[in-house]
Amino acid sequence: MVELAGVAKHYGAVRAVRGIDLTIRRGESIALLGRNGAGKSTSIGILLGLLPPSEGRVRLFGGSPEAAVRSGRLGAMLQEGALITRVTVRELVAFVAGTYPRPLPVAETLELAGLTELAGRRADRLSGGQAQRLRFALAMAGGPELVVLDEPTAALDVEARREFWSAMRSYAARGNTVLFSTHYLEEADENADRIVVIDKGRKVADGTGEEIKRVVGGNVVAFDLGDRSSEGLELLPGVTSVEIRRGRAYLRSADSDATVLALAGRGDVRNLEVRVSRLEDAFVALTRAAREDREEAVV
Ligand SMILES: Nc1ncnc2c1ncn2[C@@H]1O[C@H](COP(=O)(O)OP(=O)(O)OP(=O)(O)O)[C@@H](O)[C@H]1O
Repeated sequence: MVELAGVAKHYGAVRAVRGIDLTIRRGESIALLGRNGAGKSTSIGILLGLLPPSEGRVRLFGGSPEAAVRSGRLGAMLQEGALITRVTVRELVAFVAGTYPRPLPVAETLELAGLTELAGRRADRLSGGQAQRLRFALAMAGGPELVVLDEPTAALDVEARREFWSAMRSYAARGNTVLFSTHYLEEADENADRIVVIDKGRKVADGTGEEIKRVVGGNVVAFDLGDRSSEGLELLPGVTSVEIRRGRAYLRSADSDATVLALAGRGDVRNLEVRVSRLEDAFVALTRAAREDREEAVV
């Protein structure tokens, strides 16, 4: 459905995207995860045909992004984009739907976006979360098979985000394909089948949330070090890395039982805590690896 091959984008000396390969199959929900400035919006702009790549090739449905937009097979929701005022939600959705060759029925679009109750409301009298669902409805109005969303939930509160993702999942559940960017790790984990982590314009991981967590591997064993020395911690059984922050030691361990027993032997058990790796741990480790310009860790 989507194929980016060796895509790069340079703005003068700024290398916003440095050679990204990405294939998306029909029915997948994919999160593009990265910190501010990682290159997510630039990659999305290239994918949508809004920005010409400096290098590489983009194919959507086997053709150009422009052809995909014209056919209505591709819908998009970008970060900026004001809503037309003085019209109702239903009128706006109907107007946009009318510009496509094979639109979704308006009532169906409103239902998918959770806007049925608000159909008669003026578009400029919606809350931030409702307005964002309307933008999503406009992206779906043409009956696209693929929807691309650039940070769709930035600036929404928890409840509005939950409602937004529920609308997105109804759309995906019909066998449609979704690509969204976010810097919320939990959102990526909860709403995507596959997560592509981008850092400094490069893809540093590509896999399910579980696979990405596994890259980092093992559990974290943490305890208060106080003024005791951290010497030798890296040599304890199972330990693969040691980090000390504000008097607390964080040991990544491939065998946390063995690590805890060894720590008990040293008397290092103050406020001991063992926790499984979270996506956040993987994300920090992956982007740190990219920052240190180590080899790409592609899952
Ligand atoms: N038009 C431009 N001219 C020069 N540099 C740009 C331009 N657009 C983006 N950049 C730079 O390219 C890099 C990637 O930006 P991009 O907007 O793609 O990141 P992002 O991952 O979407 O970030 P955010 O999460 O903050 O939206 C950044 O360093 C940014 O400053």
